[in-house]
Amino acid sequence: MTGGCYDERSARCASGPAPCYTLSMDPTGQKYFTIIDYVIFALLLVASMAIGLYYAFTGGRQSTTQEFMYADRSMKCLPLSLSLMATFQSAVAIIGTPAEVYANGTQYWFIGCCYILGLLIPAHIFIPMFYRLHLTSVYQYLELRFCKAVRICGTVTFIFQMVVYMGVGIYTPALALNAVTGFHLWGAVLATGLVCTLYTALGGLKAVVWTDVFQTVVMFTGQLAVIIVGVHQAGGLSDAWVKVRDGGRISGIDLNPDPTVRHTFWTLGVGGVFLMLSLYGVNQAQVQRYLSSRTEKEAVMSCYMVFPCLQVALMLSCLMGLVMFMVLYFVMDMLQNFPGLPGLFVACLFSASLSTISSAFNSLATVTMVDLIKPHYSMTEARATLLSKMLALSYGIICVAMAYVVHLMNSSVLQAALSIFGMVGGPLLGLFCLGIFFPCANSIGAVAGLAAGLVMAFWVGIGGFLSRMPSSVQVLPFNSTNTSENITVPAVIDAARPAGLNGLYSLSYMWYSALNSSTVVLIGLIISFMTGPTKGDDVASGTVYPVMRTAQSLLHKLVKPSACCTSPEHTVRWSYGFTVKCIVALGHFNVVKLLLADRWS
Ligand SMILES: CC(C)(CO)[C@@H](O)C(=O)NCCC(=O)O
Ligand code: NA
Repeated sequence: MTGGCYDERSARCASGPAPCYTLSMDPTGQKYFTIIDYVIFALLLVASMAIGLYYAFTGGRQSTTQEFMYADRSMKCLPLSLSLMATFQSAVAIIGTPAEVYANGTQYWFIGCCYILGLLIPAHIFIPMFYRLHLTSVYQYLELRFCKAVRICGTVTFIFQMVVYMGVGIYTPALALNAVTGFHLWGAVLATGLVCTLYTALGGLKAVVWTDVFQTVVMFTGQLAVIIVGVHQAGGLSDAWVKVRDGGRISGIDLNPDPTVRHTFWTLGVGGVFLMLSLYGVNQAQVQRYLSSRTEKEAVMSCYMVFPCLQVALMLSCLMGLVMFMVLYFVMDMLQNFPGLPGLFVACLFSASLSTISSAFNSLATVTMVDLIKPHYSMTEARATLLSKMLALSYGIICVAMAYVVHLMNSSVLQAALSIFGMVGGPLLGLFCLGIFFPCANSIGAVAGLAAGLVMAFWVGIGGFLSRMPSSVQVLPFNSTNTSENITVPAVIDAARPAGLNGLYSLSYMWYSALNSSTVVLIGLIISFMTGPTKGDDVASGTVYPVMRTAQSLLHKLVKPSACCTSPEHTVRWSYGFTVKCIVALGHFNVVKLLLADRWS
């Protein structure tokens, strides 16, 4: 079922506006899973649980909130960077990215370009500011800069975002397991929800980070195994290359400035920066990791090291899209002659998702405690820690409930997850940017701006969703527990040039974060000026970023290069400079690679 389908696929793609087409399959499942596969899968759950128990009974035994939420602020940069990457890399990306690349070619790979600014800006603006303010949660910043009400609005928005996202994260691998083994869907959701809740509630952030490290290894191993076997089945590297090239899967850089085209260099590389900022700059799950590191420098370094990790993750999922036909079933068909490999791949999917929902549980428990409960009720440390653990458990239950809501929805999981980030994370990013870059913004402006951003997000997001309804695009058969359903593969979305409101509705979902965060800043500033802008001296120190001063000193440094010296500051600056150069070089590599691919095809 390989070669012929490639041709069919590309023929359909080339024919332009086409609704999705279906392929009938016989995924009775059971044939894929042997006893070894079940053992591998069970080992993943047992090992994750064991790591949780280890941190429950060592160190401070999770008896303080400092340890439970911030790992005693003792983390080193390597585990942190793997954990930072794992947080927003779930089974959604593992299945969704290859499906996207398979269906629409490697254009999506250009999202790798947005990782450069998307990580440099957090590393040099957000992390130093948050770290020096000794925050207990990132939303405490909003109270320092504005007032308590803004903090609560921010917290509630974050809770909403993560709860919806968790549902997608837990549902995806369970449905995959159900599809390939016939394993009960809700049994899988409950089992993973339970294991994850337990190790998160017992082991705190240390367990979450170290399980993330372990799960990342399983995730990469599973993907690599699939790619190696896939290339082998295709007859080796050069045959595989010819197949994907002739199948039209290799896309050159698309510089079309039209913001309604789903994936171009601009939507992915520039729109994606705002997505990255909302995730890696101001999302509590990530800021919690920066704050848990031993030193500020180590926090910055961990952010830098996310860059190569994310590039590897992106490369693996894109390569997987190139070597496979219909992600899930193809993988299983391909691997069934290798006992243990289907199990490893399913373990890979669950690893990806466990590392995501554990981060969600822990960050949700943290903000509920630190931002919503602690400021209003005084309690002993022991009580606060117990309550935090109970909160982690409660979010576990909510997560399973959300999985059911996702079960009722019916859309591409990757696009759904990235849209949630843009629609809810975008306004949050705008709120933080308003506070950090605009000293004149006041609290009324902040609340009004956030509200306007959310209204804009849901207006455009839901409008876009509804206007695309007729040619509904679906990436995986994720609408039913019935595994003998037909499988739909996404077709290129294309329509006549939309006008008026429809133009707004057809905005690429990759721009959601940029649009919604800009709306917050714009409306926030207008309302601030109408209600009396904050005066420079009234802003709490350390809560605004001195844009002008930094630009001036940067310019100064460029004009007058410093004489060679070997002070510690110099060494630090030099190593930062070197890392920046490496990152930029890797970014260029990303572009060059695909430019060349264009030339060859
Ligand atoms: C969010 C990025 C772009 C970067 O972390 C990527 O990991 C991704 O596409 N995530 C999709 C959502 C998910 O995997 O749950
Ligand atoms: Na993950």
